[in-house]
Amino acid sequence: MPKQELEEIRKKITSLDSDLLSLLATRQGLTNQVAETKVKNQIPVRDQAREEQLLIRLIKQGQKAGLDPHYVTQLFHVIIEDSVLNQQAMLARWANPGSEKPLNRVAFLGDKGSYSYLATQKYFSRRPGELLEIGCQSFVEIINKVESGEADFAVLPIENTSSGSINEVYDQLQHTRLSIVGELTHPIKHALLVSDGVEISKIKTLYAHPQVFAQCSHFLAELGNVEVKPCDSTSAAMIVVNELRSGEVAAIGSEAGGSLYGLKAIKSNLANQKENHSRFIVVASDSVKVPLQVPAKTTLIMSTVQKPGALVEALLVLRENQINMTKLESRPITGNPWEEMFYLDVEGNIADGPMQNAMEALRGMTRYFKVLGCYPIEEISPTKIAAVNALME
Ligand SMILES: C=C(O[C@@H]1C=C(C(=O)O)C=C[C@H]1O)C(=O)O
Repeated sequence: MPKQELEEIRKKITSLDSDLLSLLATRQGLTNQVAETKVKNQIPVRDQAREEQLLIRLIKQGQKAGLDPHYVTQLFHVIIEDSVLNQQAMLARWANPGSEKPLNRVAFLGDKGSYSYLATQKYFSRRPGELLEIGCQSFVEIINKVESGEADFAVLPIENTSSGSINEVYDQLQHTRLSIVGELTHPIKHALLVSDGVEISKIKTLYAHPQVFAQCSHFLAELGNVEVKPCDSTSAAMIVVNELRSGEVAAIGSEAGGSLYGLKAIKSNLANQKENHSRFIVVASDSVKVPLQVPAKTTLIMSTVQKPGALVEALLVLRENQINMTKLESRPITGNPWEEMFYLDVEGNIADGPMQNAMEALRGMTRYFKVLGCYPIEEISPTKIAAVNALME
């Protein structure tokens, strides 16, 4: 009987999938042991030469077994990324004894379903302790929650690959005494979310966060005569659409978020740019120590003296110390028209010699200088195997 035959094969697949999970868990245990030896012997967490060897061997072995090299590469990129992030998180915990808490109270923008909510879930899934989510309606409220001690952490979006920097967050950082303790990037996949049975041609009103409208401007132009209504967050938009129960309204947000409110995605990939990611920062009352074996990023803010070339001179300090700058942003200083505060992201650990030298020099030549935080770089760029195509031949 065909149905019975199908059941039999599926039973085997189910059992095999369980074995795969057990093997992955065993691999994770071994990579955690590797982390311990790296701490003892002061070895960097990432070893791309080892990753390259491993990938080449697996691609060849996979080919013999009839598996596509790209499939094998993608699969192991995910496995290695997870292993490196886990090791980094372990090392960070050991470098900051006493920082582990049974409960992490985290403030973020919106409610369940917002992109900040999804980013919060992702960041804390790798950290011990239970998560208490504190949804907020504005960036000021989020920062206040941590400053007042009602929350331990805040998760704030800082930039997006389509719409650029989030100025309001940069402006808040000028005034806070909190430190940046972490970062993460999260894919932003905008979908058109509606109640059951609603058709795209019937939509008259669209709810979303203003940043989302900016990121989906091409789609909005295509859609034509639809009224757009800004909301405080993507989850606020989902809540409105869910409550209105109308055949003429839709929200833009993530499919995963929409499903929490019973909304369906009738169109996906709405952003102008295909690669749409947001970078979030995690802030807390106390700064963290980043172990030297973990790649670190430091965020600095400074205002230069008002003379020609002052910013160039400050940047030359970075070059002299061979420090790579990954971002430079400027924002007006409130109350001082035409004066700018510069935000710099640089690769490096504040405990490192060259960073110490650079910071001392910058302190001496700027009007205002502050370290906003030093934190592990969370983005693990996959080790590329230039020879994948050659291996396929
Ligand atoms: C596990 C290790 O750490 C990292 C993770 C790897 C992996 O998951 O296979 C390989 C190399 C390192 O970048 C290791 O060094 O062996």
